[in-house]
Amino acid sequence: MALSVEGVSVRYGSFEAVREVDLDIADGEVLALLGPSGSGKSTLLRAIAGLEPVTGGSVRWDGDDLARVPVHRREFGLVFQDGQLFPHRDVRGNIAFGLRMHRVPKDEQARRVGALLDLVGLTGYAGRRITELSGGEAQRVALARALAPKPRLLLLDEPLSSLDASLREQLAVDLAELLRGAKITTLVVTHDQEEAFTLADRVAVLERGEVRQAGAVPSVWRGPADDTVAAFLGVTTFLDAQAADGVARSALGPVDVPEARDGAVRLGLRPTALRVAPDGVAGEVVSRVHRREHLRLVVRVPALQSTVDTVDAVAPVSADLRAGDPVHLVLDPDGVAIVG
Ligand SMILES: Nc1ncnc2c1ncn2[C@@H]1O[C@H](COP(=O)(O)OP(=O)(O)OP(=O)(O)O)[C@@H](O)[C@H]1O
Repeated sequence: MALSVEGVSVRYGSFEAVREVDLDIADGEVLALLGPSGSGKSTLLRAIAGLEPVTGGSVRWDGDDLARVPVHRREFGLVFQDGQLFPHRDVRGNIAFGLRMHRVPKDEQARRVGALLDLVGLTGYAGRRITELSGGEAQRVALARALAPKPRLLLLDEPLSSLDASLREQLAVDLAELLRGAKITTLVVTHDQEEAFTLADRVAVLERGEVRQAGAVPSVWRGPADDTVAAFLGVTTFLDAQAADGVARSALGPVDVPEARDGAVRLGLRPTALRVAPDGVAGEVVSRVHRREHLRLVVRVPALQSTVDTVDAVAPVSADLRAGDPVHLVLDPDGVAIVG
């Protein structure tokens, strides 16, 4: 393992913000630390960086305990939400900062700055003032600055959350490609599940300072460990079902779940798991809101009355549905998770 976090706790006075966390990151792997606001993500990242003293446990790199290694000697690159660029230096000056500290020769500095600007999609920006950059450009420069000294671990704390939604989505895709392409070992902190799943090979879900679940992206997405993790990952309806031969049967009909073991299972449905169709389980629209890609509906389903009263569902944006309208719903396996 490149990074091993073993039993790490961090206290602020009597409050334990991080509790006995175990985490590993392999060489070249991207791990996303995901969790609601206040769950301890930034505290854990700061503890790994050496910015926050740990009150228990150890942070190791290739087996070596980093307890006595100060922040600037850990060879970790850091990017925060607001980039924290030096406003009085231009783009070149910002990116070359770490290189100057490492006494890299001038011509080599210039070559690295050029290559890093190409890498983050800002070719030709070297002479720009920081004040003349958009938010997205500034974050790209912050990333280039962090990467310049070739850190062995990149630590990103909500790197995209100060950007607007569409830019954030685009930058997340760019960043994912960059990290994979250059095989940069990375820990990224985010509260945004989509961002985490776009960027990471593995995710660890943190709740009240504890890791509730860690695993490969598809397995966590399809198999959240408990209701809390599932709800955090977008599940809005929980339903008991019986599985046999990869098909789960519930009051909403059968759905393919190849990974389910035979017997009783708990299904977690994201809104996209239930789609309006010509046939299917009957219901009545309670409310609707427009989302970017679909209409999001709350539907009362009489067949479920004994268990859950209403479910979330989706319909095409073009569907002219209103409260009171009758609809039929079918299950889409893509939105279904097996909980627990
Ligand atoms: N310096 C501090 N002193 C005391 N309590 C703190 C300090 N920093 C953070 N906390 C508390 O520790 C808990 C975890 O905070 P942290 O910033 O790690 O959460 P987070 O998951 O990163 O949240 P967010 O997504 O909102 O940034 C919170 O309850 C917070 O109020």
